Amino acid sequence: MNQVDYLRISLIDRCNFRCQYCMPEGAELEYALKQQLLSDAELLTLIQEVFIPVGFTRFRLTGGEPLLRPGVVDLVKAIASFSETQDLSMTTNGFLLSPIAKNLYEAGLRRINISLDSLDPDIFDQIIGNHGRSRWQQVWDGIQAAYKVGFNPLKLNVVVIPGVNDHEILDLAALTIDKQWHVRFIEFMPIGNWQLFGDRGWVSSTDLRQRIRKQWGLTESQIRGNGPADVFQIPGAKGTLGFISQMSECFCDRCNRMRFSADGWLRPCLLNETGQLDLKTALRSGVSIHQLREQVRHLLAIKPEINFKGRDSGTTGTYSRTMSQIGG
Ligand SMILES: Nc1nc2c(ncn2[C@@H]2O[C@H](COP(=O)(O)OP(=O)(O)OP(=O)(O)O)[C@@H](O)[C@H]2O)c(=O)[nH]1
Ligand SMILES: C[S@@+](CC[C@H](N)C(=O)[O-])C[C@H]1O[C@@H](n2cnc3c(N)ncnc32)[C@H](O)[C@@H]1O
Ligand code: SF4
Ligand code: SF4
Repeated sequence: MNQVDYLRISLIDRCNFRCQYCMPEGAELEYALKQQLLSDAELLTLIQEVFIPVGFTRFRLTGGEPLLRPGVVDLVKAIASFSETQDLSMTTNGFLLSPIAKNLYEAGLRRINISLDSLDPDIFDQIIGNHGRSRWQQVWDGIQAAYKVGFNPLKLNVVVIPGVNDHEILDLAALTIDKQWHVRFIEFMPIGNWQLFGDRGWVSSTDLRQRIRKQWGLTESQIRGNGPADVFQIPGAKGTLGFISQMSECFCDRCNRMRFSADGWLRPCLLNETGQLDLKTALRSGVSIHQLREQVRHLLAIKPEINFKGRDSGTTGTYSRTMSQIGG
C-alpha cells in the first residue's frame, strides 16, 4: 500500500480570482465565516500533535488563494520549523507573490506551483474573470520574483480548456526550453463549472503530448514528481513538462495524500466525499488529541477503499464543495 504522508492544507476558501473552471462569476459560493476557519494556533496544534504523529511529513499550502491568508509568512515559518517537516510547498495564483516571495523563501518555503493558464493577457483575464486592468503582468512578475529568489522546482500549472487556451499549448511548453521551469498541463475536471465543461470539456494528455512530440519530440523524464504528474521533456530542454491526467488516467493506486480544508475538514480523496472528518468541531468540543489521532489513523487505514473508483465513465461525481474550498 502507498504511504500517505502528504497533506494539502487549504489556508482560506476565498480568492482574488474567479477562474472559469473553479469559482466562476455568478456562481453562488458560501464562504466560511471567520469563526469557522481554523485559527493559526488550532492549525499548528493539529499539524504537530495529530498529523505529524500519524505519519504526515509533507505539506502543501493552498486555497482559495493562500496568499490572502493573514500572517501566511509566519505560518510557513512555524510549519517549516517542525523537525519532522520534510517538504513544504505552496500552490498560488501568483498575483500577490512578487513582494512576498523572498519572505516566503526565508521562512522556509522551498517549492512553489503557480497557476498560469495563458501567455496572452486578454485570454488570461477572460479565464480568471477579470474586467479591470489586466492582471497578467503582475502574475508574470510574481513568477519571475519566485524564480530569482531561488524556488526550485518552480512549477507552472495550466488547466487546459478546449477552445479557450488549448491553442497555446506549444507556446507554454516552449517556456521549458530555456528555463528550468516545470510546466504542467492539467485535465479540466467538472468540479465547480458543469456548464463550461459541457459534453467533453477536457483535452487528454495523450492528445497534448502528440502535439508537442510533433513539434520537438518528447522523452520521458528521469525526474519523478511527488504527485500525480507524468513527467516528460523536450529533448535538450532545461525544464520538464508534466501531465496531470485525472480524467483520462487512473493514478489512484499511487495516491499519497489527503486534504485539510480551511474550516477543518479532513478529506481522504479529492473525488470522493466519503469519510470526511470534522476535526475543528471535534477539537473545539474538547475531544482529546489522542482520540483525534486515532480517528485520523482509522481514516488512513480505510483510505484505499475510499479512493476514487468511478473513472471509467470519463466523468467524476457531483460534489458539495468546490475546488477552491477543497484546495485542488
Ligand atoms: N485527481 C487528483 N488530482 C490531483 C491530485 N493532486 C493534485 N491533483 C491535480 O493537480 C493539480 C495541481 O496540483 P498542485 O497543487 O500543483 O500539486 P501537485 O501537482 O500535487 O504538487 P507536487 O507536490 O509539486 O507534485 C490540482 O489542482 C489537481 O487538479 C490528486 O490527488 N488527485
Ligand atoms: C484550487 S487552486 C488553489 C491555489 C491557487 N489559488 C491557484 O490557483 O493556484 C489549486 C489548483 O487547482 C486547479 N483547479 C481548479 N479548478 C480546477 C478544475 N475544475 N479542474 C482542474 N484543475 C482545477 C487550479 O488550476 C490550481 O492549479
Ligand atoms: S483556481 Fe485558484 S486562482 Fe483560480 S479561482 Fe480557484 S482558487 Fe482562485
Ligand atoms: S482521485 Fe482520490 S484517490 Fe485518486 S489520486 Fe486523487 S485524491 Fe487520490
